[in-house]
Amino acid sequence: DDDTKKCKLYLAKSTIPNAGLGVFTSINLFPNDSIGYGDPAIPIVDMDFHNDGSSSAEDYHWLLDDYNWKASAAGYFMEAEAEKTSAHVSGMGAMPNCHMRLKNIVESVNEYDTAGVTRGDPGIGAFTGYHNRKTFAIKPIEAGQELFVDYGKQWFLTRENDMGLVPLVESYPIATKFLDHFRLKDFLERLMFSRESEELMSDLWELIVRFPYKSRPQSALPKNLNTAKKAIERGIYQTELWQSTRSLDELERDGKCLDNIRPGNSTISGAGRGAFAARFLPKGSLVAPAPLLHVPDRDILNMYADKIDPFTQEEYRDFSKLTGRQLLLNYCFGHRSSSLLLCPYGFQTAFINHNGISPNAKVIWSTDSMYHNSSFLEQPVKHFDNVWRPFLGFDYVALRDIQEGEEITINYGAHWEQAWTAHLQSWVPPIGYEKFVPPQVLNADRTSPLRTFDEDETMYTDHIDLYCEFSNISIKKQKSEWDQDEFNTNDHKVYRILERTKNHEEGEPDYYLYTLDLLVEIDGNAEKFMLYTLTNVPREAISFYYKRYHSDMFVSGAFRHEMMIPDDIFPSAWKNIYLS
Ligand SMILES: C[S@@+](CC[C@H](N)C(=O)[O-])C[C@H]1O[C@@H](n2cnc3c(N)ncnc32)[C@H](O)[C@@H]1O
Repeated sequence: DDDTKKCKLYLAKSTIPNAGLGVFTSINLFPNDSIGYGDPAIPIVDMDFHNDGSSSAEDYHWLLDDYNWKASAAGYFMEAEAEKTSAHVSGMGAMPNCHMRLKNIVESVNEYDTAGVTRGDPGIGAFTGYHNRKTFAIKPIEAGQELFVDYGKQWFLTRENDMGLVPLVESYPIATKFLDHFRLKDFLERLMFSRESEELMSDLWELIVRFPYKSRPQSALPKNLNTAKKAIERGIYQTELWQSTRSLDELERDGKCLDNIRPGNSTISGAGRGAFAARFLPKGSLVAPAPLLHVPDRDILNMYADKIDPFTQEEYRDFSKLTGRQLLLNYCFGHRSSSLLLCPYGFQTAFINHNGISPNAKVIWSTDSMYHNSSFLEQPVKHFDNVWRPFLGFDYVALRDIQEGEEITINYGAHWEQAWTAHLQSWVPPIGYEKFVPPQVLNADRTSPLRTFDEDETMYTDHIDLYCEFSNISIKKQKSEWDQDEFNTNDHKVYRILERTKNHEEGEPDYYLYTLDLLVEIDGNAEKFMLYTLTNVPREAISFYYKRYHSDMFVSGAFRHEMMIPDDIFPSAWKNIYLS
């Protein structure tokens, strides 16, 4: 019982200077312990293409770039969604800071399913099917410690201008050597007894760490004499570990509980997943905090048709043909009078659904300046163009007592509800939806025979591509039918399944081997292919993927609408447009 009462995960001020908020555990964790609940991931597709830009930082304001993951890190074939896909993983995928040396957690990859909503349902494509990206401890973590992930070295190398010289893993041995080399320990011991010398030493230390020759090892050095002493006694690592911890009192007092809500299939028909109270939440109490990422110009989420330039053969966007909007829109808040969108990345808050009649929660601006800088409510939208960090925060608060297990809902606003009602009336299921089998289902079935091209010319549906994945199994020895030099054992697209043969081994169930025509790139050129025939391919080497722009979220007419910032908290300074 105590277990459900006690908050195990907090959002609080990071222990990394100037890094904003951080995530802390209030219980001891052991390697492989799962932390909190699985995160959803929202695919973001071809942002540069749809914005006619080459880089978000220069051509359009896209703060989410700093918070998104590579599609492959989110998993379940997300790379196949579009040409260039990234994953917005709210919650543990966006909140913990990175510390290359103290990293103590890792996230798994997403699963995909649409919570019982099918292609014939009006809710399809309106929410993400990617969910349950779990977080695990990779080492013992003591209660009170900040949780750190590894964003990868590249993240820091490409952000040197903004972030300065953040120490990398290899910076620490150099910094440690530096401490040893100067025999600072002996030095300090000798100076210990004289107060004056201590001051001198302190000044000297500051001179060393602030010396204007900046390097990454230098920034790995302890920042003041006191911590330098600790580092000499116990090593830099132990010292940093000690510095990255907050007391449980501090967390309870200044932190905000992150694990009050957990995901589950919504009780609302067609809504997908929802958020449920993980413990009793009294009226007026915090349900969950949600830091907000700002998108100053909502139009950057528009998606356009592509056209091919007949002369250069290059693809470009056709401005005149709006084909839809990024799915992210459904996870952001906006207002009819403003181009500004605010996208929460709270833990599990993305799952909170709409109830227009009797919601049990609502959003308010966070009252704590650590989580919300209220001066931004007085700034015009164009001010946000130069703001490259989140400064605003919502609190989801309980409007009445909420029992453990109850679904959390807020009122998304009248505009949202009108749009949803209109969507239900106009919704037409896509052609062939009854026969549609998602690739996840096809991939899960390893025993049923796959149809050959002669049996089914459409290769399952027009939505799906097959790939032969050499990484899945060692079938390299079977590639003797072609020129060894030209063929590579990367994954290849299957042009067609030519033949299927049934095999049987004593005491084993029947299994099938396939003859495939593969499309093999020539000289790594994505435009030029050759056809190769590969025989005796086992089922394990064949995977199904959505064709680009054909997954659930691209279903024609899929619902798109932002949630509404309630009128009573919408700042008039943000009025810059009027959407009818
Ligand atoms: C912020 S998300 C909420 C989480 C979402 N249900 C999921 O599974 O990820 C907003 C989307 O959830 C769905 N949704 C929320 N409330 C709903 C409701 N009352 N009825 C139908 N769909 C709802 C809509 O697809 C909406 O665009």
